Amino acid sequence: MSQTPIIIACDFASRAELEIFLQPFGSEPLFLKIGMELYYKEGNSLVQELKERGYKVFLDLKLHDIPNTVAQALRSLAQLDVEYITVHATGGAAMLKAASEAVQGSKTKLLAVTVLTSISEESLQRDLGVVATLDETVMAYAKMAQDNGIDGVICSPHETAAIRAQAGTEFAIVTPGIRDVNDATDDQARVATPEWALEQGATELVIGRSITGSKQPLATYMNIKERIK
Ligand SMILES: O=c1ccn([C@@H]2O[C@H](COP(=O)(O)O)[C@@H](O)[C@H]2O)c(=O)[nH]1
Repeated sequence: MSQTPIIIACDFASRAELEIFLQPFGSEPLFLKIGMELYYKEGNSLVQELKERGYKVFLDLKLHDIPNTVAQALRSLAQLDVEYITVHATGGAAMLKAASEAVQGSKTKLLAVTVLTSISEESLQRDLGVVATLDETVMAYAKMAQDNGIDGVICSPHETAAIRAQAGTEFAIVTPGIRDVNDATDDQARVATPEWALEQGATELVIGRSITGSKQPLATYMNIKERIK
């Protein structure tokens, strides 16, 4: 099994589109992130099939509700036996604790989304009314997540070194917002290269459109994989 830290964000509209993307990769062992778009269309059967075919799966559903609702949803989702599921840290301490208790006994690890990588500090403060800085906010959410039994966080590479120093080596830090220098940033506000994210202490890198939107997805994936190994 490959040890690459790359997780491919499979933001496709359907199973058919995903299959077209996967075809050139052959038997390459991949870690696939299935998000809302594909999960809402294809459901559990797609996740189960991908697992049966040997892919590692990260189910990025970003659960955010009252503690009981999130816990019940996770009791159901944990039966899928995926590697990671996401919850929003802004659900609060009680929700995070209920979530971590709900997956006890399964192999699934929970990641708390801190501040979405599409949000800038200006937007956080102006639009969401947060008084603290973006770094302070992400650090506080990461600590709340860890204190309540969550296995790791989603943050940008820019907050990663500080979280690594605060949370220690066992805490997972998974970073989207990964772009090569010449890539379009699209809707992401806080981006960095794969190399820099890993230098900061990221455990895994979520890479979507830089690979899935590439003219040669396999070549792009292999290029990044070689560069960071
Ligand atoms: O803060 C977050 C949390 C999750 N994501 C997800 O990661 C990928 C990124 O895709 P790109 O195409 O590489 O921008 C996408 O599936 C998001 O839902 C995130 O970007 N930021």
